[in-house]
Amino acid sequence: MSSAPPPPAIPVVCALIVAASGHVLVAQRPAHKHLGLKWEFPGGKVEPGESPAAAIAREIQEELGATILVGRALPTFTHDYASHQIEMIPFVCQLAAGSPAPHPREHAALRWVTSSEIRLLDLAAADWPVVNAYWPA
Ligand SMILES: Nc1nc2c([nH]c(=O)n2[C@@H]2O[C@H](COP(=O)(O)OP(=O)(O)OP(=O)(O)O)[C@@H](O)[C@H]2O)c(=O)[nH]1
Repeated sequence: MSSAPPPPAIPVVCALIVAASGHVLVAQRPAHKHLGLKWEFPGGKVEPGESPAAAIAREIQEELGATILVGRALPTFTHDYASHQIEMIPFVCQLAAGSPAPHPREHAALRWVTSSEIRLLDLAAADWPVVNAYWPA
């Protein structure tokens, strides 16, 4: 008997929103969600038929009430959590309008960080390759 193939990886977009100072915005997941209280880059799942660039602009508008300019893409990769696999699709972005404010259901807190500060945070496991791609060690 052969086992069923694993479900495909879930495409997830995330934004490294870079300020003029070079600080990057990170957000803390709420306690009740998968990876509760871990820090991550804001973003979320790509909806069917949506391009990754459109998905990240939508997610940031929904989660933070801000409009972004979507810039270059960083390398994509898959990450295996025990319960599911995600395809991470990171973009380097800038704020176009609005001041990011956390949506209470989406994030517990926001923080602007440097490359050394982000390495001290309890990040979601899938975010480390993103950190290392943007700020090579
Ligand atoms: N947004 C985001 N999700 C991440 C990151 N790193 C990471 O492992 N994930 C995982 O990717 C998946 C995306 O989930 P999400 O909860 O942010 O997405 P969403 O808002 O569209 O979904 P939902 O409406 O089902 O809650 C989760 O399994 C989450 O834990 C990251 O940096 N940003």
